[in-house]
Amino acid sequence: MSPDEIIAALRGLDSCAVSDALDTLGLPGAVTALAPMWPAGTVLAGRVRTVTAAPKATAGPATHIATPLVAIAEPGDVVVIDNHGRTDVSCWGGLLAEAARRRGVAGVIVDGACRDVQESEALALPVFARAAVPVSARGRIVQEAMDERIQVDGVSVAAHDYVIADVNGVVFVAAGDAERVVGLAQRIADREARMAEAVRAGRDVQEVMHDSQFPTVTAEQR
Ligand SMILES: O=C([O-])CC(=O)C(=O)O
Ligand SMILES: [Mg+2]
Repeated sequence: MSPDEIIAALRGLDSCAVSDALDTLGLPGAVTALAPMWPAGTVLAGRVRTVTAAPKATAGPATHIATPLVAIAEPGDVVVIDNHGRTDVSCWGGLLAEAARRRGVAGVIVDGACRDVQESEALALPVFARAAVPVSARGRIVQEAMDERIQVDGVSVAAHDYVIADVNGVVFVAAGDAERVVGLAQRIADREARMAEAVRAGRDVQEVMHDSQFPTVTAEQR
């Protein structure tokens, strides 16, 4: 599968099916600390570009966090900012959202806080974070690195990995695992659709969800 095919396939899934596929394969990737900042009602899927944040160490003007990455971002990229879980300062705002939209950025994920949520919503730019706070990044944090490996709520994430995020939360998929994770997630989603159909048809939910029914999808099956 090409990267575009993987992203298209992820858009047809949801974060729960992908989390279940990772569980089945014994792989990390699901994040439990981040939530959508506004109700997009859609599935965000794309290619990860990373920003590593750090406290601003010296006095005087500095390049604003994430602007070097946003300036070179490509359509379909998802900006993922590692501010090490800090929620006392924002690292994403409305001006960044305007610039990101112009570059075709698909969404933003912050291990930390954001602000100007209404401005990202007006631009239909999905933003996932630990919190929204009014406190500016300016003068407080800077971009230490971009497209370096980062940690998001304990999950190791590299540039050009994949991410899927929706109302349930955020799941990362390592680039090298993406094809088998997507294939497995599609089979998991198919099984759930058949289970839902059985419930709709009036079958007892205890029976439908019993471990003996609708055999668990395993990695080996085709
Ligand atoms: O000052 C900041 O933290 C950045 C900001 O609000 C924006 O991008 O609009
Ligand atoms: Mg602002």
